Amino acid sequence: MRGKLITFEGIDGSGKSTVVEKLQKDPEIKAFKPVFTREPTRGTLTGNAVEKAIQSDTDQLAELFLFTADHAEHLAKLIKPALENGKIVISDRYSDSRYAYQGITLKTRLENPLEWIKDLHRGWTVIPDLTFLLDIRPEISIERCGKRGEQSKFEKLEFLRGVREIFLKLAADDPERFVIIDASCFPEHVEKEVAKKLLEFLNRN
Ligand SMILES: Nc1ncnc2c1ncn2[C@@H]1O[C@H](COP(=O)(O)OP(=O)(O)OP(=O)(O)O)[C@@H](O)[C@H]1O
Ligand SMILES: Cc1cn([C@H]2C[C@H](O)[C@@H](COP(=O)(O)O)O2)c(=O)[nH]c1=O
Repeated sequence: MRGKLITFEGIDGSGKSTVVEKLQKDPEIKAFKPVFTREPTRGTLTGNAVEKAIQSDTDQLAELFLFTADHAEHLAKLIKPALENGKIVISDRYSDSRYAYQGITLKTRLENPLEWIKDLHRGWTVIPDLTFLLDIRPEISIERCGKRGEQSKFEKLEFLRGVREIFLKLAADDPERFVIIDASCFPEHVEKEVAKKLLEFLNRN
């Protein structure tokens, strides 16, 4: 039987990595032996290229293709083989990040970037079975990022407002797949909520 693909999405600083780290230690989740992964991938040729691109003034269209190449590599080398082996795969960011972030970076370059980027993925990507959207106001997430001490070029208020809007639209268009989590709560609350919903999903599938 094919495995299940679960993804975490949200704007910078929404708390995805914090939650995913906690899930990795949760005994009830560990019992399902999930494979944890992320996009951009780490330590790969394509992931390294993306890392360099987002730390520099790379052309936005070139950046989209780099992220998409990394996704293709991620699918071929990890996601598809794991799913074919019946595994549960949990990815910190996935294609919805491309739809939301590049949907904004390319808004002055393409007429309808969201649909264009979705079309680019059609026919070869794997659609997640469940997606947690950690939803938060960018005012709060940017403050969190500041405390973390890193600053990515995407951590700008207006930009993240647009990204959040697209994430919420994607969730509204596909309510069966998306679970929206209020990520502005205390970490313990967010983790409890996610673990509860995730276990419900894993136990019924
Ligand atoms: N619920 C929370 N309340 C307050 N602070 C939080 C919460 N969750 C995470 N943080 C803190 O906010 C910062 C960003 O969290 P984290 O790195 O998990 O976000 P992220 O969504 O993975 O970010 P990015 O996508 O930019 O890598 C970290 O310093 C983390 O400790
Ligand atoms: C997958 C993906 C990511 N991004 C952006 C989102 C972040 O600002 C950075 C790196 O992600 P991280 O979780 O903070 O390490 O890249 C993007 O613009 N498009 C994508 O497809």
